[in-house]
Amino acid sequence: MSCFQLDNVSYRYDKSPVLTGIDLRLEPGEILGLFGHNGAGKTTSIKLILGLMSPEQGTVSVLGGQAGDPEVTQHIGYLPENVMFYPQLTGREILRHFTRLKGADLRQVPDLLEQVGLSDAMDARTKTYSKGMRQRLGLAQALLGKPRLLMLDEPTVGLDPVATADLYRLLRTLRNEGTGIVLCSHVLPGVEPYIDRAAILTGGALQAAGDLTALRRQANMPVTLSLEPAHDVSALERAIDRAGRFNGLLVKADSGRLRVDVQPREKMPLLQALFASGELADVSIHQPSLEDIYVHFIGSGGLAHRGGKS
Ligand SMILES: Nc1ncnc2c1ncn2[C@@H]1O[C@H](COP(=O)(O)OP(=O)(O)OP(=O)(O)O)[C@@H](O)[C@H]1O
Repeated sequence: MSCFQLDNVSYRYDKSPVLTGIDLRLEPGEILGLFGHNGAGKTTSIKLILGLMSPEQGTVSVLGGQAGDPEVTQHIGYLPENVMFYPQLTGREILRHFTRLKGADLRQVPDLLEQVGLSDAMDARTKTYSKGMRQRLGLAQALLGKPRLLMLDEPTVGLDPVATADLYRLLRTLRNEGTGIVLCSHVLPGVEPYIDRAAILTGGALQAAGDLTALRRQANMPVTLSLEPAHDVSALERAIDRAGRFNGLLVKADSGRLRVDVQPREKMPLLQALFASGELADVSIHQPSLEDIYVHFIGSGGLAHRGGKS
């Protein structure tokens, strides 16, 4: 059973559409990165999955049931983008309060606070918490009752790099235990090793979705080869020229090596020609990163939309 499935979903708050024809699903034991610029529609997608709103068109099914059904909602954990807590209450008191609201077992509270690194601060009032500590308390709240679907909206905002890495490791553990996780973010650095699939939203439409290999194939972006000459750079450059059909390649000399951008389909033929020439001593291959792929799909039009709908 999928954690959620959106089929041809569209939504509008007022006149202009915010989401158009979205098809997206999440399976148990999978981490999906939902990426898009400010105002792309990430939070709106989450709200539809939570059943806080109904789609104008299409269907949203969640954990085999209907979005918004209390039977379904009790198995969802949600960390909103901006977490706010009663400032006079301690972390422990707040988490106990949410535990009662969710009808979950109060005995899990100290463990959860420890899991998010708040065991030393659990009896301090949250008005003394840093932004990162409030974010961790929000995460503990989202983890109450061991949700089968966990949705996190910008979870790394306010976290330092160590806390961010801790969060990603915790998510990986939960994923390995079968939780389906959605990570909404416009912060891409560092996230690539921790997600199984990425979905890229822009202008309310899904531009691309898949694992990194599928996204790379879909983007068909150049691969950068860093070539170490067997003899000297100019001999290697001539060998590239002799390979003839690769004329027009972008070749740059860089610290005694040559950097060459090639289309993915040209990579192996060029390398074979260079190995045969005897002029190539070593090669390293740089695939486009998640950030490169994101920028490719978002494009300059997407960047112009940063900051939301105008
Ligand atoms: N309650 C609302 N009423 C009207 N328009 C809204 C409402 N909430 C969001 N919008 C608009 O819908 C679009 C999508 O917003 P959404 O919050 O889903 O984007 P997002 O991708 O989560 O952005 P961010 O990264 O800035 O949080 C934006 O243009 C936003 O201005």
